[in-house]
Amino acid sequence: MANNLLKIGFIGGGKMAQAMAKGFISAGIAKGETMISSCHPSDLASAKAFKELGAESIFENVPVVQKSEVIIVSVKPSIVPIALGDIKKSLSNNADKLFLSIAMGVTIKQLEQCLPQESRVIRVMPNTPALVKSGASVFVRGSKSTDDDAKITKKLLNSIGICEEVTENLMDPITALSGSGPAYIFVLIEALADGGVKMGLPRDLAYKLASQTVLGSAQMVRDTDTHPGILKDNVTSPAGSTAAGLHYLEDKGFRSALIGAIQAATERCRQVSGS
Ligand SMILES: NC(=O)C1=CN([C@@H]2O[C@H](COP(=O)(O)OP(=O)(O)OC[C@H]3O[C@@H](n4cnc5c(N)ncnc54)[C@H](O)[C@@H]3O)[C@@H](O)[C@H]2O)C=CC1
Ligand SMILES: O=C(O)[C@@H]1CCC=N1
Repeated sequence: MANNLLKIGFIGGGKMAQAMAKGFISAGIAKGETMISSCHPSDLASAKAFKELGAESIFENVPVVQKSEVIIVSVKPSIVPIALGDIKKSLSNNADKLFLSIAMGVTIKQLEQCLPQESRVIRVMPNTPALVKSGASVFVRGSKSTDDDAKITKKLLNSIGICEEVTENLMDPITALSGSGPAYIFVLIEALADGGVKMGLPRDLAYKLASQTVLGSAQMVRDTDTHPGILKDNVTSPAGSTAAGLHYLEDKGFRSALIGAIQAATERCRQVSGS
């Protein structure tokens, strides 16, 4: 083990865990050999993915906790009580461990109930662009977590993108916006490219232009401190092509569809958390 690096364990080695693990490696905050993951015995693909990173990959949860300082709970929400139940049964004292849960809709209270008393828990919502160190993450402190735990969490999450501390009542709309958001944007990129192809562009060029346009526009909103409406106006010439395109989008309810998506996804998170 590279002993100056935190030992990070993943309970659940699926898509989000792999994105974070790869992001940590590329940020230099972890190495393959400083990480370990568990997954379901049927999930050979996840096991292989972690092994390819140089990490240990096993089918039991308890050794992941025993061998790690920070444990990232990255199973589906319905599996959280089962996976943490394994730990509660076998390990009565976890006081030296920090648990970060990324599970959608699983509250701090539910997490703390699933783990031995005194467990230090932080609830996190990351997103898959963590893979390329452009993630957007938030976190909420649990009742036993310390200032140092918050510092460690910030360090980990800032290494793979941006990170904000928030209050738990914001977690569901955040999950809907930034947690699920990459999926909406991938659909947007796919659809922009499909439109380009329909109008005669080669497929490769259409994807290249669509993805760079989304990336550049996002960077302008983030870096110029200019309202997106003004940036939109700057693209839109009187009687020009953009005005024609925007009219079509408004007519089809583009804004309303996005607002509705955030509402629907928030409501789904609330259903899962039972609130
Ligand atoms: N995929 C995403 O973009 C995001 C996912 N999340 C959250 O991350 C969590 C995982 O999501 P994904 O990675 O997408 O799912 P996934 O299905 O890719 O991964 C789930 C992993 O859990 C493992 N697993 C199943 N049963 C297990 C058990 N009993 N013990 C240990 N491991 C077990 C599976 O083998 C798999 O490796 C979910 O709670 C989700 O809400 C949060 C933010 C974004
Ligand atoms: O779809 C889901 O349930 C998870 C939560 C955020 C992104 N994926």
